Amino acid sequence: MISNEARAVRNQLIEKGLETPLTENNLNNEQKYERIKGLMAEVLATLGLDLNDDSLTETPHRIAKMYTYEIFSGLDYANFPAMSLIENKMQVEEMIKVRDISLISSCEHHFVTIDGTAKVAYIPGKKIIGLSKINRLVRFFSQRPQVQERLTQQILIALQTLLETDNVAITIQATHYCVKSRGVMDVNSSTETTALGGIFKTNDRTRAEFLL
Ligand SMILES: Nc1nc2c(ncn2[C@@H]2O[C@H](COP(=O)(O)OP(=O)(O)OP(=O)(O)O)[C@@H](O)[C@H]2O)c(=O)[nH]1
Ligand SMILES: [Zn+2]
Repeated sequence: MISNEARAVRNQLIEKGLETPLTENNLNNEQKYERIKGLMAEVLATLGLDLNDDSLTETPHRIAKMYTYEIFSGLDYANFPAMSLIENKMQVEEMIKVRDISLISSCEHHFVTIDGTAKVAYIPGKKIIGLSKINRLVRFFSQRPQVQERLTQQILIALQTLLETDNVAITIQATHYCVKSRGVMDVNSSTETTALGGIFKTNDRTRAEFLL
């Protein structure tokens, strides 16, 4: 079951060309799990690993479970978090900012970890969102194969849709293990991406207050 909120967010992402590239393969989760398990057993065997070893024998199962139900669970809108949105009866007109939201995702180019934090702010119009729901939303879109730029935009569009205001901003600072543990092997660099909507884009003071 996909909630109305999840459907609205998905439609907006598709409309704006920001949905993760997906193709419908008509496999349910159980079928995905079974296929990945079989394919991962082949990968391990191809690497020359002994699948009869008691430490390795369950690895194809573990990876299939992890991909289907854990680190890529955000591909399935049935897992979109329930949102608690309330009316802005308290007439908040100033910025609400949540800092240091933990963010763990996976790089879609190499399938290794992206490890960082997000900062999210909005200026309420008619609606206020339960604070933990912002963290949950960040987590939902992180649990996909990602590039950091798209992840940042997806969170922006999702919050704009749910809060019914353009006045949302997000910044993500993250370390990419595809840069750290392989390839160029730079252990120190991190990447910062920002997506600004509404007044955060047009008003220098608002932008500066957010980036503080
Ligand atoms: N823009 C962007 N690039 C990313 C992200 N995650 C990984 N990359 C980069 O994607 C690029 C893929 O480059 P390729 O040349 O196709 O792959 P590669 O040969 O493995 O590249 P190296 O990492 O340089 O060894 C690399 O430069 C990665 O650092 C991301 O979130 N955003
Ligand atoms: Zn990568």
